[in-house]
Amino acid sequence: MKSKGIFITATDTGVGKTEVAAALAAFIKNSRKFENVQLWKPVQSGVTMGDPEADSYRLLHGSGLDQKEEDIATYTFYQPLAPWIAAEREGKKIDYMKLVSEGHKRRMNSDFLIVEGAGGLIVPITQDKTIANLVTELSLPILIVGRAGLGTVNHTCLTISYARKLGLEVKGVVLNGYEDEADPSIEENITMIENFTDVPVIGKLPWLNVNNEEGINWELRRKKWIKTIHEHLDLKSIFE
Ligand SMILES: Nc1ncnc2c1ncn2[C@@H]1O[C@H](COP(=O)(O)OP(=O)(O)OP(=O)(O)O)[C@@H](O)[C@H]1O
Ligand SMILES: C[C@H](N)[C@@H](CCCCCC(=O)O)NC(=O)O
Ligand SMILES: [Mg+2]
Repeated sequence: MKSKGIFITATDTGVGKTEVAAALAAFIKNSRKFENVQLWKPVQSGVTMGDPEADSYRLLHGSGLDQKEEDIATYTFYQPLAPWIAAEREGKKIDYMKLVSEGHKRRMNSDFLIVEGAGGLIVPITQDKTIANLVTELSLPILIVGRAGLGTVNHTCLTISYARKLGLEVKGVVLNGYEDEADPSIEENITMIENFTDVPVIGKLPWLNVNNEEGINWELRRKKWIKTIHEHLDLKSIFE
């Protein structure tokens, strides 16, 4: 039987998918809701494997899951470009169908699979396939990470509109990274997004001061994220 799971996409690159994916995995592991939680980043670019900046590294340590970093990311390309072009520039091609069958296999071999895209939905994996196409093939519902502040209404509504055009199931939106608890614009953004899309904003996440100069204390970081997820996100719909 296929596992439950979620595909984490965003309104842009650098919005917080890796933070949210790792934190969600840590939260689920901690809650023991599902026995075998797994993370997958089909393609990462702009990094090398083992680089502390790499999504594969941050997903591994941010979640505390019992996976190998090499198992978390299938393709890794050095140039900070969309996967299709990052691969081309290394003289390589991404085997899209390999990703599709790997995704199905990963769903069979886990109880809850969290997949992180690269950038947003219309980011090319090959000349004719995008992240959105991969989501469709895997039949996973999506969670959209958007920025918390000004500009997010347009980006989030456009992403939802495209997802719906493709028939994707949109479970919710997370608005990430607000700095001022009292900033009224965040609540107004939630009202506007829900009004125009009928997709629930399942929560907003503060900017956490979790990186320091002496290096990251991953255990402490995970604890902080688990508490933050518990306090700020309503995850019911994600687990249904
Ligand atoms: N709520 C937060 N608190 C503190 N730091 C955050 C938060 N959200 C994101 N960041 C930081 O912002 C940067 C960008 O976030 P992240 O790497 O998660 O984005 P992304 O959507 O995964 O990008 P990509 O498209 O490259 O995968 C990272 O340095 C991350 O640690
Ligand atoms: C290099 C980035 N960090 C990201 C790829 C982002 C591509 C964005 C393309 C675009 O929308 O213009 N790679 C990744 O998530 O692994
Ligand atoms: Mg990322």
